[in-house]
Amino acid sequence: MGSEIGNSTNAPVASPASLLSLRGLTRRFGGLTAVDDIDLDLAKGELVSIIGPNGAGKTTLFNLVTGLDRPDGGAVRLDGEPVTHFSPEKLAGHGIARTFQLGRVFGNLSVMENVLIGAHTRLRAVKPATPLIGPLLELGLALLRPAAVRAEEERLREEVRGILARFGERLLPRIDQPAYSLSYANRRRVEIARALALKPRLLLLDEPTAGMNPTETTEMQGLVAELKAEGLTILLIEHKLDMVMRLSDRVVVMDEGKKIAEGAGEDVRNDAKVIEAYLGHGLSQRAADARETAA
Ligand SMILES: Nc1ncnc2c1ncn2[C@@H]1O[C@H](COP(=O)(O)OP(=O)(O)OP(=O)(O)O)[C@@H](O)[C@H]1O
Repeated sequence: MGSEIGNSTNAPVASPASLLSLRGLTRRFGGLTAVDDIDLDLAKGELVSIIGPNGAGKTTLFNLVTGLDRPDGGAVRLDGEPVTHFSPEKLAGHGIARTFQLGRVFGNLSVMENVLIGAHTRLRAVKPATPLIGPLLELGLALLRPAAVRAEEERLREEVRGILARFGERLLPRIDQPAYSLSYANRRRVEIARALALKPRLLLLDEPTAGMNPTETTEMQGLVAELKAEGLTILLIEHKLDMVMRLSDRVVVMDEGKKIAEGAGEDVRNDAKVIEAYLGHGLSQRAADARETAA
């Protein structure tokens, strides 16, 4: 377990105010423990960043929280409810949304369609109240109630336009263009828009500014700051430490699967173990920046 910097509480059980609570989360790949006994609490409205050298286990941790991978040990709770082995779809239904390090959009779908996918978990008119009845009834309802479905879809399209407006003129003018025709940065924005369309309670952002230039990075930082100001709870993986320092309520440092430090940004930045972990992996901030610029 990592040291707590400027924070003496490290409770063994989930605090009642936690939206997300991880206890002893562990994932092994053969002889490698990619995530090693991680405890983490995220209070509602908090923005916590996870930093650490390449291969530290950050993305694997995200995969465990979002159901893309199954832990070998430990527990995940969302708002006090155990959700450890839930599927990604079920977790999305519970309000967990994420973006991916390398960006994942459907190239042949338009910007609008890509973002609508995020809203799908919230469709009411075509969704039966009991999940047991499943997709067949969903289809039946869609056929029987086209007016309600159309009305709901139009409402969602309006919502999507509102979400896209958050990105200024980056996406709105391209709303009907296929995602494959977009720039890399715009594809990443579409992915974030899709995550927002889910109206998440918890948003996990995996290197949202990877491959972005300084102007684009500043814009993305502004958007994340806005989301935080609106009360969204955010878990952020980011290599750009300046951004991490500006945005985070708390920073967690991972190295070789373990949490090696946790606390306020500046304290963590100056922590001897953290400096050693970065230098030990040959990854100074300058090297990280160079990597991002080159991406
Ligand atoms: N599916 C897998 N099978 C085997 N090993 C894996 C798998 N996924 C991740 N790993 C290994 O687990 C370790 C942690 O990887 P992970 O991608 O979580 O690190 P990271 O901190 O996100 O790194 P980066 O900053 O480079 O994205 C690495 O050594 C990686 O090679």
